Parts: sequence; structure tokens; C-alpha cells
Amino acid sequence: MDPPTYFIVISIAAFIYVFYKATKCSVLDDIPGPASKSFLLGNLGELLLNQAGLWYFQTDFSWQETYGDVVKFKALCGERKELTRMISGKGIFWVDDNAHKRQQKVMLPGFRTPETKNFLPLFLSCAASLSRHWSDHLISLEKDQLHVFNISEWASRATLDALGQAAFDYNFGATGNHDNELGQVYPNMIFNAFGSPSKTTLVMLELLQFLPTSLVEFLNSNNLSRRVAVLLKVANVANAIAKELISKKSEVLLEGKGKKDLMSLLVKANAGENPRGQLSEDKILLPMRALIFAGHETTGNTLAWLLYELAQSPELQGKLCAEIRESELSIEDLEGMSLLGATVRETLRFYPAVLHLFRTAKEDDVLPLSAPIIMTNGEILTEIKMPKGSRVALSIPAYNRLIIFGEDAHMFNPYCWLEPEHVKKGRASLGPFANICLGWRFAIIELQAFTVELLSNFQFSAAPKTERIRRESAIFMVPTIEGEVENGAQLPLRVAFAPKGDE
Ligand code: HEM
Repeated sequence: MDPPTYFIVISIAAFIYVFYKATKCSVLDDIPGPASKSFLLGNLGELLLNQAGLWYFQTDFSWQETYGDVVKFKALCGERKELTRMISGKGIFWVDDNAHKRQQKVMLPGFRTPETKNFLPLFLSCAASLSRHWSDHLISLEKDQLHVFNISEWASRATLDALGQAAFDYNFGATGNHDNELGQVYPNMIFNAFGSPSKTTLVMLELLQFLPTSLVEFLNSNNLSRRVAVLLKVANVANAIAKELISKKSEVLLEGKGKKDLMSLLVKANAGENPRGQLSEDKILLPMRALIFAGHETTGNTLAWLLYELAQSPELQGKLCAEIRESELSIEDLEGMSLLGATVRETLRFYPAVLHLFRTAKEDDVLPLSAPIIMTNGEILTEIKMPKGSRVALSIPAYNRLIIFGEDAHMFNPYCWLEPEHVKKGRASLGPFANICLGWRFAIIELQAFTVELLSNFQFSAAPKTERIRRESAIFMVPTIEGEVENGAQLPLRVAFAPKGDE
């Protein structure tokens, strides 16, 4: 078949499939939910073209309030695998079943509590490097002149450097404007690839996911669209650096001089596996891109949102500064800073970096419900029968505002984590710390270290554009400015030197 005919056949097959999907009846049809807004996109536009989470919990109209905690919505929602491959390679986020377990097992030793705690000095040093950069800039200004930094950009750069050093013993040079290629292509990568998509882009992305993987891989590898080009560029640079790093790590390990960064631990753990459980040489590259993806934009965006909240609340900022002043910077002290811990936890709840988890039932299954739901036909269900192939999108922003987090779950209130009752009701083990992220300890210590270092040196307050901040949905929750969304991730805050001592 020549390429044009092949393309026409594929397009017709895709259309028939889409038509079949859009009109097919399902046992899930009686679950309450909004009417479909578009034949091709269903309700996907409402989910992905608005501010992150808005459709679940905005006060004047919300899916959560109108339909409850389980909502049926229409979308093609094909397999997300190709999307995942393009972002993070065929690593832990792409593989299933046994391959997933193998990758988890090999990565786990790097994420245990003692190993993660060892990263504290390194995080503090990366945060100090950001502080120096900002200080130099502030010193160069006229006296009393306040400076507005794009916190989003700097948080992204600094957390990329922290990840590079902790995970790979590698300097991306993102904070210091060095000439590292990866340090240049990674910041803002997610927004450039996924931020503010048009309806056409969404339809194309959805349709791509119904084509055979090999064809999609071929199309993507040759596609010159701006968004795909961003991802390809990052993938190529990351793969080249990963290869260079792995060969260095293996040599060092063979000489018995392995370091304590995640990648060295991973190469070591893999070498210690029995040959059947070992990842092959090319597969050991896979975690690197997955780790950069999972461990940089997540903490970068969370840090930006945390500073945003502090800028809105001088009282909270002052109390945190006081707590930090009274403590040393050891790991024990960090653990003892209860308001700091509560603020980080509340930021993770209120601004969840990851917006959705997508899951597909591999076989007929039953989804138990924590509370009964009333179907449109009046039936009351305490569990949902999920036929094989059913797709579920878990909204983390919606989950994190459930009543289980308290009556004031719609407000940012770190103090609630200090109330013994709040934690006793089991909330501590929910949401932010749910058991799905390998890097959660890493993330908490990193966020604490950055907050301590930055608040020890600077004061944050709102800038003129701060009130126009939007929560952009770009796989992650990314801050942008109303009216300037096309300029990418932005969180402008005024930064000044912190008053010294009792000033
Ligand atoms: C604010 C920070 C973070 C948040 C909100 C977060 C959130 C998440 C979520 C929701 C998942 C589940 C994804 C899915 O199943 O589709 C996940 C998985 C994962 N995260 Fe994180 N993460 C954060 C930081 C980190 C860091 C710093 C690292 C590594 C340095 C990391 C490494 C991973 C890995 C390896 C997985 C895959 C685990 C598996 O599939 O078994 N994360 N994370």
C-alpha cells in the first residue's frame, strides 16, 4: 500500500472507531455526569482547556457538587502510553506488570529513608546557589528597589540542578546559566509541549492514541510540530547524556568507588540482581528520563506555589521565618519544624503537581466506593462494575478537596495539619503522601531545604501581576498569568532581602 492510501485507510478506521466509541452503550452510562459538549472531544475540553481542576470544584458550578465524587464524562481517552513514551521514554511510567515491578525494585534502594536523608546537604547547597544568584542581582539594584523574579522559572531551574546532583551526580548548570544543553532545554519543557493546547491539538493527541504504536512512533519521530519537536529535542539530549553517565557510573562501580547518587545506587542494585531480574544495558538508561520528568517539574512547581502562598500571607511567612530562625539545619531539626512540614504538606494538597492519574481495567473488575452513589436511574451503588477496557481518570485536585480533608478543604490552611484531630482522623496518610510516588521522601526533604534557605535570606510579596495568576493544566499544575498564557510558566513575586535579626 502506498503511503497516501495507507493514511486514508487509517483515517477511515480511526473515524469508525471514534464513532463506535462515541455511540456505544455501556453499563457505566447511568453514572451521573455532564452532557457531552463535543462529538470528538466529549468533555475533555472542559477538563483540559480550563484552569486545572476548575470543573471539579469552582464554586458557582462544579462537577463535584452537581454530580458527586464519581463523575462519568465523555472523552476518547485512548491509551496514554504514547504520550508517556514521548515525555519520559519507555521507563517506569510506560511499562506494565512485571517490567514495572522490575524497574521499581531496581529503583527502590535509592529512595529509602536513610539514602534520601543523605541528600539534605546537597539540596541545601543547591538552594544556597539560587540564593547567591538572587542576592547578586538584588545587590546590583539601587537602594530600596524591589525586584520581581519569575519564581516559576527559578524554581524549575534550581530543582533541576538539585535533581541532577542527587540523582545523577551531574551538574545541569540550570541555575548558573552554564552552557549545559539539558539545562537549557528542560526548564519550561512541559508547558511548551502541553500548555494551553487548542481544541485541534487535543483532538490530534486523542486520535494519535488509537493508531498502532509503531505508526505513532514513526509519525512522532518525524513530526515537526512545535510541541513534538520540544519533546524530541529533550529526548535526544537526555538520551545522549544518559548513555555517557551510565558508562561512567559502571566504570566507577567496577573500580569499587560508587557514589551515593540515585543512578549509582540503581546501577549497583541492578548489578546485584540475579541475571533474570537484571535490567539490560539499554534498559538501565530508562529510569534517567523518567526520573528527570518525575523529579523536577513536580518539586519545581510545588516550590513556586508554596512561595506564592507565603507571598499572600505575611503572617504565615513571619511564623515560618521565626520557626526557621530557632532551628539548626540538621535533618532532625527539619523534622522538628512542624509549621514547615505542615506548609509543605498543605501545598502538596492544595496545589497537586500531578493533576490526573489515568488507569484502564485490564480485565472485568469491581471498583469499591468509599460512599454510595445514586445513579441517574435511581439505583444506589456501593461499588462499580468495570468492564475490561473501562478507563478511569482520577482527579487529584478533586480528591484533595474531599470532605475527608476537613470542612475547609477549599481553603489553603497549613495550620490544620498541626491539629492532632486532623491527623488522627487518618488524613496524614491520605492525599499528598498516598503510596504511589517513589520519590515522596526526596520531594519533602528537598522542598523543606529550599524553603528554609530561601526564607532565611529573602522576603516574598505579591507583585502587580500576582493577582492574575492562573493554575494552568499542562500535565502538571503550572502557574501562568491571565492574558499572557502564551508566555508560558510565570509566577512573578517581589523579592527583597529578609530583615536581619530583630529588625
Ligand atoms: C511534589 C512532588 C511530587 C509529586 C506531587 C509526585 C507525584 C507522583 C504521582 C502522582 C505519581 C504516580 C504516577 C502514576 O502512577 O501515573 C508518582 C510516581 C512516581 N514518582 Fe513522584 N511526585 C513528586 C516528586 C517526585 C520526585 C522528586 C521523584 C524522584 C526523584 C519522583 C519519582 C517518582 C517515580 C519514580 C514514580 C513512579 C513510581 C511507580 O510507578 O512505581 N517523584 N509521583
